[in-house]
Amino acid sequence: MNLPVMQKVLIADDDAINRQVLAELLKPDYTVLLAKNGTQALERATRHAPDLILLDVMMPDMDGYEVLRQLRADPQTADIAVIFISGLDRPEDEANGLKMGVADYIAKPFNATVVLARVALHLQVVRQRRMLEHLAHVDGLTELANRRRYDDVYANEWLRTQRNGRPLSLAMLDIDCFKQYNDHYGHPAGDRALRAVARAAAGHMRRPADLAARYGGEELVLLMPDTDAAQALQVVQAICAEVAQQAIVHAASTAAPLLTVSAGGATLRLAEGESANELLAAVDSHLYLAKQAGRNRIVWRPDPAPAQA
Ligand SMILES: Nc1nc2c(ncn2[C@@H]2O[C@H](COP(=O)(O)OP(=O)(O)OP(=O)(O)O)[C@@H](O)[C@H]2O)c(=O)[nH]1
Repeated sequence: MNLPVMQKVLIADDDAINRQVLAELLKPDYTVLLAKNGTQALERATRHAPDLILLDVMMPDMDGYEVLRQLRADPQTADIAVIFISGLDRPEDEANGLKMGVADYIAKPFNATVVLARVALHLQVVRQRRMLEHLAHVDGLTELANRRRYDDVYANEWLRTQRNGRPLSLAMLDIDCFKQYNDHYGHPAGDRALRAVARAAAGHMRRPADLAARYGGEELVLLMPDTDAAQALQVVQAICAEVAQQAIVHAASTAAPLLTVSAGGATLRLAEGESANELLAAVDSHLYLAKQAGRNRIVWRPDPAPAQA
């Protein structure tokens, strides 16, 4: 998993001296962002997705409570860890902050060593949470997204397509005669072959919104938002070509002497009101047709216009 080397901390405080002291303290270990009021804090939080916000409670235009409320109300910033820094040091102020879901509460005047230790502790928690989230979304064998992750992303992308009217393409890839491969070469070799196919698929998911996931068993699903039929077919052809290039010998296959894949694909019929389930069913039936027709091929709908040279 690629975690950024330096975690990002946003310091939101209307007092320039406080901002400077905290920034100097944190700069050696973290990427530091600064905001001098609540509005800037919200803007920087949305734009830079910091790992932690040190948030002054008492600010003139918008106090820390309101900033926190708005952070939590926006899905993009809702999960950012926040530490309140406040001149209010009554226990009920601290309790209020903690009840609102801040990770910690530091009273002013603060002690530099304690601030550093608390920041380090909470950033460690953030790292661990990210790691767990990552593990919950990834298939252990292929390191592709798992089925759960795919289901979530597909539902969101389908909704997005309804809103923006952009094309959405979906494909399913299935290794040919994989049972025979396992029987002939053994399960560990089967696992290696599956990983090789997954690598080929992942390598061709080049746009940020593209997603290759393990759908189940030896079946992979490729989600390509904002991609029309001709472009998506090209991607799947490139993946199949790469699998062929890897030249994994499959002596027990009825399709070819090498390991091959079959694929079914479709591009959403948005104008006809096709549902997410209907698109998936179409893709599945095209995969079935590809298998029926002899395997080692792609069946796509609609038949895309020949790609531009
Ligand atoms: N090694 C390995 N095999 C798996 C894994 N997941 C599923 N399989 C095997 O994949 C095989 C799928 O068999 P079938 O559904 O009959 O498909 P197939 O033999 O590929 O036949 P066609 O798809 O019709 O070409 C089964 O033998 C499963 O045990 C896995 O993670 N590792």
